[in-house]
Amino acid sequence: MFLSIDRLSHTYLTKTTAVTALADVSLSVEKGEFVSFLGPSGCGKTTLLSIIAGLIEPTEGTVLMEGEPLWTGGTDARASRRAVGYMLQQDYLFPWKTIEENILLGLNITGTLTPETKKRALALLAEIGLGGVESYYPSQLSGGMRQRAALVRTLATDPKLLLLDEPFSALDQQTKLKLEELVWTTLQQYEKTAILVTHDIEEAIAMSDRIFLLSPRPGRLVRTFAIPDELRRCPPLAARRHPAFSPLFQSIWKEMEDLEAAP
Ligand SMILES: Nc1ncnc2c1ncn2[C@@H]1O[C@H](COP(=O)(O)OP(=O)(O)OP(=O)(O)O)[C@@H](O)[C@H]1O
Repeated sequence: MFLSIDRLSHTYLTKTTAVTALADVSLSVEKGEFVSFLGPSGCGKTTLLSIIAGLIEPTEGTVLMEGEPLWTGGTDARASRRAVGYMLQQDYLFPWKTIEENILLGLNITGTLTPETKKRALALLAEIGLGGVESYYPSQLSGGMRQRAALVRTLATDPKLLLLDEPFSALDQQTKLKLEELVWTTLQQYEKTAILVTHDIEEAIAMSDRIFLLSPRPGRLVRTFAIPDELRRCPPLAARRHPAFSPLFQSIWKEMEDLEAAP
């Protein structure tokens, strides 16, 4: 098992309040799988991702990555931070750096910039249709192009796990669909394990092998949906047109409505 999460809970403590963001979440992700955390705003999706990324130490529970505990009694989780690549809603490209400098940033920071890794990153940039923009600055690119550059920066360090925190939500519909297709195809090609955080049911179905549905705060795992093989094998655009898509959408929609209506 690539990632095992067991009885994870997290409470944020401030001077005056205690906010329980996650309660008793257990799940696992296999190597090469693409899973989504789906749930309404505030259900703890980002908290869960931040724990997996080694950025927040959970109040309770364990997370094992390839059998190694991420958090053990106060030790930090540097190993996980090295193994994980993040792609967020905002591209966080540095505006004063060129696209080439931006995509090589992770390699520079981790001390893994070599002629080979640089060549690989530039080849990936060309592969996703951005060959020729190496010397441009982010402000000279469209939002979709910037997110594609962010994807290359994320993949350049060859992370074991990709954490995608609503990376498509700030884009217009057409750009979003194209980028979903590109991310899905690229991750398949490189056989990457990925976790997507989203509140978009269609996106979760189109991209994932499995969907973990979380309840409103505190986030609990209420249901796991395994995407049927015939949908799972389709790239996102084809999956959206598949006859099995709509019935699955309806049943997840219903489940989310029931959750939100629950007292
Ligand atoms: N640093 C913090 N201190 C206190 N409470 C926090 C902190 N970060 C998050 N929370 C609270 O924990 C809960 C879960 O937040 P989280 O950002 O993980 O949810 P989410 O599902 O990702 O939400 P969204 O979809 O809106 O981004 C929310 O009620 C939020 O207000």
